[in-house]
Amino acid sequence: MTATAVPPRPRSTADPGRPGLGALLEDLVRAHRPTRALGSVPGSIPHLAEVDHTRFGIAVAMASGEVFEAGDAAVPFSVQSISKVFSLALALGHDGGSGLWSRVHREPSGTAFNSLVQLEAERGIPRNPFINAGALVVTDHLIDAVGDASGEVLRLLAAPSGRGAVNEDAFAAELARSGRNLALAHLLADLGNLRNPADAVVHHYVRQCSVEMSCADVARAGLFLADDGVGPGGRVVSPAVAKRLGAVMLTCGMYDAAGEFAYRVGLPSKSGVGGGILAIVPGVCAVCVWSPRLDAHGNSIAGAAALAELAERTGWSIF
Ligand SMILES: NC(=O)CC[C@H](N)C(=O)O
Repeated sequence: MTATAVPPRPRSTADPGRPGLGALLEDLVRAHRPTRALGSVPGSIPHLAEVDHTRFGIAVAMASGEVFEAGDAAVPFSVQSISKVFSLALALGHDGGSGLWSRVHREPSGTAFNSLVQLEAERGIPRNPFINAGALVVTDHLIDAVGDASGEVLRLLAAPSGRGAVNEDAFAAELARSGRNLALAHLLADLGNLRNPADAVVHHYVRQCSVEMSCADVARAGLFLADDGVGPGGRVVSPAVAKRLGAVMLTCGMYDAAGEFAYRVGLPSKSGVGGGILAIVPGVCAVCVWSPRLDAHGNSIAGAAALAELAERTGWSIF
């Protein structure tokens, strides 16, 4: 019997190349930079209410090393929940997922990212690592593994660019209004799914959310997710972990709008209430878009629209 070679997994080979991609990003800035303050900004993070609603940046970090940028792609913004991908990558890197996945599920939540009700009903096992309850469990896990969990997340985010820092004022302001995240942490503890003190876990979690970086630097930092676990500075996670991170991003990365976003854009993505979205084109590139005004789910209105057009015009949807 002759062995039949397994055909390679088809990947998107679409790559508009230079100058095509640069011109396309400029088009997206012209088409999607907001002129009116539509939607909202989160009330619990005062710092985010001050950001100019006309901000719009987009950057694409190619696996080949090139980075394309347009609009406000060099302006630092608050990464917020985008940081959850990086803390999950670190936590999985430390135990391969065996211990962590018994403490948090991998299903879309279908409820608000900061819901307490679902956590109570499901006896302290959060639906996924990208809702706040799940991210608190990941942070708790990471504290056990490395101690300075938020410091490690910042190091991973900043590694490719050498840039990125906690905005200390924003951190202090959000920490002072963290009643809901503290409630989630105490409920987790009460239900036996927190090992460290609730306030220490919330401290590290809010600190990693308060990191500020530009679209170009977030795209560089996220490249390992698109390139089998290897980033600009070397291997971050195994190919198997990179694949799983992409799966969780696709199903759970856009809060309870993950289904709609997969339909419109078709890329594993993670958004943050700072208005950023990190999207992955497996084998090709990482994209980061930022515009601060949010829809009712907490996703950037202009960012999601721009990613939909980018996926349409490049053929980069994974489907
Ligand atoms: N979804 C988000 O980006 C939320 C992050 C924010 N720091 C919070 O905990 O509420």
